Amino acid sequence: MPSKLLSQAFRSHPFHHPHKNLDLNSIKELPDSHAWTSVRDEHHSVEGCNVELVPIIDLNNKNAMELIGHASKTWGIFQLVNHNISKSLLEDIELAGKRLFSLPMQQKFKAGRSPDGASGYGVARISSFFPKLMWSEGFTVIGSPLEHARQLWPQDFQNFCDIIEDYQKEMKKLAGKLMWLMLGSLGINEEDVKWADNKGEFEGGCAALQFNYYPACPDPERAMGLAPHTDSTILTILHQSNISGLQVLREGCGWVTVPPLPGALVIHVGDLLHILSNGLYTNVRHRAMVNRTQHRLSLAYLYGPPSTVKISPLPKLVDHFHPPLYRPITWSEYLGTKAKHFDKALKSVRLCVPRNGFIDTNDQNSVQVG
Ligand SMILES: C=C1C[C@]23C[C@@]1(O)CC[C@H]2[C@@]12CCC[C@@](C)(C(=O)O1)[C@H]2[C@@H]3C(=O)O
Ligand SMILES: O=C(O)CCC(=O)C(=O)O
Ligand SMILES: [Fe+2]
Repeated sequence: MPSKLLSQAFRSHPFHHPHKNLDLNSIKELPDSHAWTSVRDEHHSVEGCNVELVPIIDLNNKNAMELIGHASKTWGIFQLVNHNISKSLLEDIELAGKRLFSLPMQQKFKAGRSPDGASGYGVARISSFFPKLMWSEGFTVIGSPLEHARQLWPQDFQNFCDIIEDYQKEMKKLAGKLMWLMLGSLGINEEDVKWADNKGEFEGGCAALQFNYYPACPDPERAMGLAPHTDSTILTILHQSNISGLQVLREGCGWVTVPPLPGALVIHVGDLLHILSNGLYTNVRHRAMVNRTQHRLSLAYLYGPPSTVKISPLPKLVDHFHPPLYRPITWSEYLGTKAKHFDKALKSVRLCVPRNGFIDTNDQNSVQVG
């Protein structure tokens, strides 16, 4: 049932798919509808910043908790190795995604996301906030993919469903473990978070699986794969395969590429963990670029709390000097707010401006105070 609630988060903000029949795979010249003017000039990389590397953390390291906490504060993102997700599962799910996107357009649209729905095939929901379209296709799974898989492969849907189920199971375990390491590093334990058990595999826990596909692009300098955004999650586990494209916005540095590291998974801090941590952890702003010769596939596991639980700054992190920065909000409500306000969603739930000051990664005009 909780996944149903998550699927209903967009009811009051339907989204209509633009350019239903445009197949990016067969276009030889970038259409005006997809030509972004300032893709590369916005937030130029700063001299000396190219030495900055997104942290790489070994889950087997005895100091993993501290390292993860530090990376979550300073970057809001890190690459995770020795995560224990098997290579064959990662290969299988990547293949399943490639098989999906290589289907004919009319077949993919049979599993099209409905305007007020959350799952199925379509362009990124955030498309409606930008004047130009993105050079990508997406497929979102919430709960079981059975209904959509049947539409995609009427004779042969079971294999896809089995792989998704295995992947969701493994991701849920890893996400729970990571959440506790992230919270543990702030001194938070099970007694402090009533809705989660010690594995973070809470009853009614929610997640979405997002396949992103970026076809090779005739004019990558002027195209955008996935526009800058933060994820509305506790955390996101991204499998970005072996083609580069992911970039993160680093304060004072501009856009920094997250190079694919064989076998590594990329972990993002999302908006809800930023809220839970009362602003201590950085909800990382990121985007995906495209390239001229290679198709790129990425797969995001978007992990959140049970969709009806109110999320607010954890009491242990709040005191006279650190007042709560955000009002309580459920994941489902937050997704609705994001569908309405996009980059301003976090600001719309903010109670006060922090004394010591942090940068709201979504707020282009934010000024540090204190
Ligand atoms: C749970 C969710 C987060 C997400 C919206 C969704 O309902 C499922 C897709 C997710 C995704 C993936 C690509 C980027 C993003 C901003 C988008 O448009 O769809 C995220 C959404 C989010 O984190 O807000
Ligand atoms: O494709 C990527 O590297 C990024 C995908 C992403 O940001 C997302 O799915 O939320
Ligand atoms: Fe993202």
